Amino acid sequence: MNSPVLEMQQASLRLAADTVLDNLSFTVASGEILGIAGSNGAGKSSLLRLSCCEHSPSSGRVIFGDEDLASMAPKKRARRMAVLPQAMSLQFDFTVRQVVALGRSPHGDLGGNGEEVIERTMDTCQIRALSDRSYQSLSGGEKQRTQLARVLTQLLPSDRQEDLAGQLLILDEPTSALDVRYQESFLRIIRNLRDRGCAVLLVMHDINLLSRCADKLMLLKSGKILSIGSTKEQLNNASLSEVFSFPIKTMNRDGDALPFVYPDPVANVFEST
Ligand SMILES: Nc1ncnc2c1ncn2[C@@H]1O[C@H](COP(=O)(O)OP(=O)(O)OP(=O)(O)O)[C@@H](O)[C@H]1O
Repeated sequence: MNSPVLEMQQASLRLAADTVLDNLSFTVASGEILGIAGSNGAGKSSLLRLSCCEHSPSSGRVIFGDEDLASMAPKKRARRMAVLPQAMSLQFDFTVRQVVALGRSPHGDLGGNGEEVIERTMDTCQIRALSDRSYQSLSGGEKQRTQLARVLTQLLPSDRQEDLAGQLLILDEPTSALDVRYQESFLRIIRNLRDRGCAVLLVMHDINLLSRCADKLMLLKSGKILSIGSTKEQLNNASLSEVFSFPIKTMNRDGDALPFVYPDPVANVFEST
């Protein structure tokens, strides 16, 4: 078992009068991708915000490495943890390259070693041809690839060292705007980071895509962990139907290691009008 990178210990989050997350305990370790699935409003984005200190737990603790996340110096945290939120707006008309370069600011090596990291991540995310374009003028998928390059630029060391143990990448719906080719490219990038020791927390609504890269799946319902375990174990009709409050089926297909997940086509989804 690799060492834990992030650990929640009985963490709860109250916002306004609501308990949005209730008594969560789990770890994500170096070299592990933890996928988080759940219905709209289940608390997935809130869990990610708690994991990156955008929210503080109302009770319980969040440990990053061997420190309490809340008391960690922001710059130290930013060198070891990068976050891709579900949506991001920019106030200024930056070029693509300038947006990617924002990821380097915690390292203070712009104009030096950081420049090579920027070039490398623009290639990885296939946005080199867009580098001088205005970010505001990009398509949805182009913006998403640019933001992925920004977080990779923040996370990667400047010396091309392979070992990313102890680093954490937090991704909220990173493929929502990507076509099938770039979805496949995303899976390859994330698996490669995992194989180099990076820990990844990943929220995606497309459970089939999520399952193809997650080592473990957490099923989250109404702010509580319904179950957490190996992806294969979690892909069963009963657990998935419960987490989505909708009949879900799974189907084994020749050559696929994991079952394909789909909504029961005969379920009556329409209420009478
Ligand atoms: N700042 C806030 N104040 C009060 N309630 C909030 C706040 N932020 C989120 N919530 C509520 O917390 C619950 C969980 O929200 P969250 O965004 O974490 O869900 P989610 O699982 O990411 O949903 P989706 O799949 O729709 O993105 C929702 O009911 C939401 O309305």
